[in-house]
Amino acid sequence: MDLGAITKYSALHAKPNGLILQYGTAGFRTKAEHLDHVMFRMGLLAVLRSKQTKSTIGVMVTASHNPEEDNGVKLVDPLGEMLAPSWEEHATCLANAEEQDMQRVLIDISEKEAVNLQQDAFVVIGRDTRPSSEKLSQSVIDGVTVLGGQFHDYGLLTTPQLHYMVYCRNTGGRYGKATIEGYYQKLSKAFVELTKQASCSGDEYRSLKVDCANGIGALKLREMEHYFSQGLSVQLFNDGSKGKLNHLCGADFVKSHQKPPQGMEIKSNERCCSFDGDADRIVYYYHDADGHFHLIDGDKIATLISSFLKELLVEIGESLNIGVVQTAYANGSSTRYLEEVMKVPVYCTKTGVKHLHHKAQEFDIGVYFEANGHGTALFSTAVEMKIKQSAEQLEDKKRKAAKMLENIIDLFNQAAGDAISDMLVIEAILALKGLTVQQWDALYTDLPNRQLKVADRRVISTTDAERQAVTPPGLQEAINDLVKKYKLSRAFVRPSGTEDVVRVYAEADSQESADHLAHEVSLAVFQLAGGIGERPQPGF
Ligand SMILES: CC(=O)N[C@H]1[C@@H](OP(=O)(O)O)O[C@H](CO)[C@@H](O)[C@@H]1O
Ligand SMILES: [Mg+2]
Repeated sequence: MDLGAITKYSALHAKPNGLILQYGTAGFRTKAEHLDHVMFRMGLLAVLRSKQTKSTIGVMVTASHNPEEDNGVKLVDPLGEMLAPSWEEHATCLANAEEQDMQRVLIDISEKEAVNLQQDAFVVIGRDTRPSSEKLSQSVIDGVTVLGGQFHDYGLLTTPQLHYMVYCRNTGGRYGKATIEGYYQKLSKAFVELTKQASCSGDEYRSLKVDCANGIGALKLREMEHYFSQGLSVQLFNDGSKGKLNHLCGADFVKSHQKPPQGMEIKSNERCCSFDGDADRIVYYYHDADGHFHLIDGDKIATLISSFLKELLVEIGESLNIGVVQTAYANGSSTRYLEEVMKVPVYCTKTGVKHLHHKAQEFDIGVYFEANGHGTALFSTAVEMKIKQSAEQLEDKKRKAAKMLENIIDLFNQAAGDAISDMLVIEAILALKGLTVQQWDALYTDLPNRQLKVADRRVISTTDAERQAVTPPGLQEAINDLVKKYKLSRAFVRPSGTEDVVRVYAEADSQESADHLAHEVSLAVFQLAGGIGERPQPGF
């Protein structure tokens, strides 16, 4: 380690005095102008992690659904997964070290993690379309270079595409080719094969309206659309040509406001979907004949996918264990439907895809989705091999189902939740099952729900996959009493990992009740958590 060079270059990416940041649910996120030093230092850290794991490490520059002025960075571990928790702590230490302590912190991390500094390092970098992203990714490159690491800058990529690249590079190409072409070809081939098997009946030419949140998803979907145009025609909205990133559009806006994005004309019963700013989340929606808006969120996506996979397994005659992983935000109706009607085991983890991903790895087939539309399905290596064999050996009908499953496996991005891949999976399933968006929506009816934000997140701690508040004292009892006042109700609070707020969630038998309950819980938080910030007002 050339400590002299590190000190010299670090001074060119100086940390603003007194700024403390935390590697949160999805890496570092804050105003872009405060992030130059973090980017440089994450370049350094990626090199250390690469040396330690003897693998390629990814660095993604994005702040996903946050406003355009924000930015962020996260590291991607060897199998395309989120960074290991012990390294998240190193990331926080390194990002917050004062200039004079940088050398010591780097040496500390290297010693603690037994990093062989002679080992080669390779880092791949991707970025979203924010105006600040190009310069910030150059700061990552500066950090990588000064520690002697090699790098490949993919430039503009969706977050899941970068996860895919890392996974491909560390599995000797078995997962796919680590190029943007390779990604498009792998997914499109699987999709076209699948849709060929759908029984077409004249008007079956499928089209879909896609709100791209004015983000990277628009660029990449446009590049990709001609690869799969045989099976699906997409019409892009909020493609970044005029609007601001994530402003009044995108998956986060649609899910949290429970209304359609601006800039998209929706005719009744048309199938529409929204990506978020870095294209790792997707939600679907439509207007019914009476003009009512219907949201189809991550829970219903997980239900569609797991029921389809289960049906295929029955046809093939394989009894593999399927599990669905959700968070506390999953609508109560979805959990009930999965457990009681579909008879699929459901597990609840803390918020943040890394928690869901790890739980899903415990099954032969693990389907995980956050209610906001971030998720995918994971297949164990043994399952993949078994299905490949079945697709060659079984007799006709079973072989067809095994072939379908083989293609579906290829169509999922098993490194991370991926809006483009999930969209193609959903479109393929709807086509194969001959389902309309309304029929899909009718699987179960969501319980009305409401999410609110209040201060002060520092005093809130939780347990039981964030469903019970431990501190401040008395808060959980207060929530329990409030919940008892409403039918089919549930409520919980947790500190956000990406914003400086406490998130409040409530559901009940009517929208009015869910709104009241959410407001009352907000007031309880406000009173018991020190009365910081504005007193929550009723009305939304
Ligand atoms: C309620 C909600 O949607 N929370 C989101 C949000 O996390 P918070 O910790 O709630 O701020 O951002 C995360 C990263 O994108 C995402 O994984 C998570 O689901
Ligand atoms: Mg995102």
